[in-house]
Amino acid sequence: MIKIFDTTLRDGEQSPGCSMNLNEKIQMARQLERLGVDIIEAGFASSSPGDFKSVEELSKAIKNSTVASLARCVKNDIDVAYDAVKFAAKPRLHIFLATSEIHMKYKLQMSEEEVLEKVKKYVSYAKSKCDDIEFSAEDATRSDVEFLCKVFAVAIEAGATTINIPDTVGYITPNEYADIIKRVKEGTKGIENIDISVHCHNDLGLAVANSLSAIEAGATQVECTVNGIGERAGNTALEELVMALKTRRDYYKKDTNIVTEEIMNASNLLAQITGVKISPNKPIVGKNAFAHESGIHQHGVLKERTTYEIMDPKSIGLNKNSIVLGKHSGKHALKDKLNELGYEVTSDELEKLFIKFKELSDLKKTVFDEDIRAIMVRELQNVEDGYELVDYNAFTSDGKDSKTVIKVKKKDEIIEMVGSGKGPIDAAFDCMAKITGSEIKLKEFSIYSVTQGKDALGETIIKVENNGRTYAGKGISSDIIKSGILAYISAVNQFNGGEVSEDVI
Ligand SMILES: CC(=O)SCCNC(=O)CCNC(=O)[C@H](O)C(C)(C)COP(=O)(O)OP(=O)(O)OC[C@H]1O[C@@H](n2cnc3c(N)ncnc32)[C@H](O)[C@@H]1OP(=O)(O)O
Ligand SMILES: CC(C)C(=O)C(=O)O
Ligand SMILES: [Mg+2]
Repeated sequence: MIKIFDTTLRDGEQSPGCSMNLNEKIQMARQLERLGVDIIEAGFASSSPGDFKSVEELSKAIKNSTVASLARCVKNDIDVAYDAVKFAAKPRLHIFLATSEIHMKYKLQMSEEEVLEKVKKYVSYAKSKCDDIEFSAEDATRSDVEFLCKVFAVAIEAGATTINIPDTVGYITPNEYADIIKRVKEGTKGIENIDISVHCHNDLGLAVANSLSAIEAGATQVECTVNGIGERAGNTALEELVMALKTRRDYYKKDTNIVTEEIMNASNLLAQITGVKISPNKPIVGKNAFAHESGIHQHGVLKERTTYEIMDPKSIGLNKNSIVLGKHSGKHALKDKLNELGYEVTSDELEKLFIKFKELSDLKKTVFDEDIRAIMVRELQNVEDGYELVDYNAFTSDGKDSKTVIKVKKKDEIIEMVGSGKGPIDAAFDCMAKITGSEIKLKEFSIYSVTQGKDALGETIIKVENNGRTYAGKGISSDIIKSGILAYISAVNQFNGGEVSEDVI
């Protein structure tokens, strides 16, 4: 069994912009407990009164997971950390001191002897207060391994029950890390019943790979954070590590206590609390991690999910994968989407719709359900009988009402009208209302750019109400007045498909 030590609330909070207040930390800690993490590092209690309060309150709130506070080899840090975690059902003190030459020389200005002495003194002091002691050799992966073994032996002798070998600056590679762990296991006196922990940073994008390699070499605890947040490039992402172990159980043969179905909840909650968005291609929890856009993949997944999915989305708490329609999609996916939206189509109809779908997907990054409905309305529900834009002219100048002249075709009839309003789109809608003679209430109106650059295509989305029902209309054009008129027509054609208003006749 691999213990999962979550440091989202300590190292994770060291990410710029990821500070959390007390309530947010408690909410997150409760979710971490539901997720089944073995240890929650709640903070660095002596670093500020706010951190002390969070560690203290969290210790009172959490019942199943161990609650840890970080502390330097400083008496006051240890006293304050213990005062905060002493309320926990299972408290832990996490003491650290750097062991690399570079940190000892420039940062701590201590000799190896002084470091050994401090470790002995402060781990013993921590042990006099708390049974569960973790000792971390900061910057372990850039430390001399023989010295590292001596430091760990002293920490174990002084009462440490977990020793941590952090890759503080994300420098090590997987094989080298495995080698350090093996050498520490072989060369440290008293290490037999001690948990060996690893704590990786992602500066070279190797945090998860290094943690997995460490497990193969004998590590029994992995330190990680939800969504991989943490100092600089972040820490080992909990969801990636846990799902790698679960998905490749055949290879690693190790389990964790993580309730993987709670992963999405944890990830979403953290993103919501910190305001830090998850990139779409982030493994496991990114929006695209279980999305399929290309026709060949979609066809495979629709026939048998495992053709292109190595994990079941349900296993991380996602309802299902997503088939995203776009320019690379094929007919199988389009048919599946039509069925999902409640349309049964013949193969002839599908062929016809597919042509329209490809035309649209060349214009749009993503084809949404509403786009498919709009294609259906036009192509299959006899909206050839609806209004079709023939021409338009807009006259607008500052401070005066605008006028828009619209010419439409309905069946074989050409209708032309003038409308006026505050701006050319308002005037166009006035004109279309005259043409259709419908009692239409405009409820929503928005314009988006669907492509980039000076000649960007604008998409107008409107919602109109007619006889108590709401209809959505969309139009796309590089001219926003035209996209507005097309949106209006597409909405109107849904309830007025065919009938020319009597006023117009
Ligand atoms: C790798 C890691 O993630 S370690 C954890 C990093 N997290 C943090 O630093 C967040 C919280 N930190 C803080 O709020 C502050 O740094 C505090 C309150 C802890 C200390 O603040 P200050 O007293 O102003 O010290 P400052 O941060 O400027 O410098 C760090 C001091 O700790 C010393 N120090 C660093 N690590 C250790 C250690 N493990 N044990 C003992 N002393 C240490 C440094 O030598 C330096 O000492 P000096 O002030 O005598 O020169
Ligand atoms: C305090 C230690 C474990 C740490 O965060 C690191 O070395 O990266
Ligand atoms: Mg760290």
